[in-house]
Amino acid sequence: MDSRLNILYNKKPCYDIVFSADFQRLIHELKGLEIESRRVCVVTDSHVASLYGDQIMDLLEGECKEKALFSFPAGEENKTLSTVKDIYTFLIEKKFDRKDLLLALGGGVVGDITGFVAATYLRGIDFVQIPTTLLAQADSSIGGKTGVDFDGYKNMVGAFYMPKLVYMNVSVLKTLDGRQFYSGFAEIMKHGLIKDGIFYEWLLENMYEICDRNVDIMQEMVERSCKIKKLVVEKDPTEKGERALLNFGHTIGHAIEKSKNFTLTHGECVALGAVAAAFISWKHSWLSMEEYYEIRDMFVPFNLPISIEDIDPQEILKLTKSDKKMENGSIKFILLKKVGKAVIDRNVSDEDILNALSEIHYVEDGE
Ligand SMILES: O=C(O)C(=O)C[C@@H](O)[C@H](O)[C@H](O)COP(=O)(O)O
Repeated sequence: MDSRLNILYNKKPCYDIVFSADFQRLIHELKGLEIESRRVCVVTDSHVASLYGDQIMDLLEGECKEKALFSFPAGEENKTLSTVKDIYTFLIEKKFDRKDLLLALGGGVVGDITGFVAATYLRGIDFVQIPTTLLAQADSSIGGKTGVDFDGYKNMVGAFYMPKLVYMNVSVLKTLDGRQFYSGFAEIMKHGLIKDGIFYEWLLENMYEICDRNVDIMQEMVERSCKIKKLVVEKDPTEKGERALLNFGHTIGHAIEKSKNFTLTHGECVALGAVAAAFISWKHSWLSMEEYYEIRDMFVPFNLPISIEDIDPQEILKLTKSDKKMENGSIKFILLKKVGKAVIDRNVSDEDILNALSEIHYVEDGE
């Protein structure tokens, strides 16, 4: 069943999220943005282009002034300024002006890059998010964080820039590659852990239906996840304070992502970072041992790692300190006071981090 949610920005209605089980309503929604008088460029990656590129281009036929599709090679390694430059060149060649529109069709990488191009091309043109992965639907397409990685550092260059619409076809998740599906689950679980213990319990209870990808359950899960994110980003759209809670699992997660040269998915790294942060929360006596183990073990049925081989803890510690979350020389670490309530803690020591890294560092017997 189609439903929608409006996101406020500075307390005013800003954009709608439409939840649907197909792409049929997309053109109707885009008509609300007057596409008949605009050029529309679909920005996507090589993988999503082969799955949905033709379908979206067919839907646009005769509905807008002119249509174009730009596709770049899939993968986090292409979330760079070089891809941004290629998109600018394409838009200039196609004579896109400020009244035109970009559609970001794909996962988090496509959404982040397209949003960044939209924020900067001609000092800002409109864009729409059409997220096609669980991670993008439940998390990254909402809240206006856009950007690229720089020199291997995650999301180092970017802008807060709001889409005009987010259109989610939840049924695309049915055929999403398993690793990508589970990667998104890490962010959903994060939402429960930081803000909503009841949602966390619901995820525990519905674990098997989620793994079976029942469309109704997936829609409910994505909608509930988006509602949690809505509450956080509406209060603090540009991360002056509380929005940093959404970084639970990311401080160590981003460091692992970089140290492993982006060979693990973002969600896999967030799961490892979340286990480490939950471990520190237990050591601070905020979580009980049972709660810590329950959180850790909940990642397992979703094929998410809870330990990792071949890491250099000192390197991860160093990378953790070069993440964007440093402020006046201390790390803004996100910990759990209890399940459903996260806090920003600036007193996490190097020793706390190294202990947490040894908890998630898998070392074979005899090594
Ligand atoms: O929207 C946010 O705010 C988030 O922190 C969501 C995160 O899950 C997401 O990965 C985000 O891109 C990380 O933000 P960053 O500022 O740490 O790069």
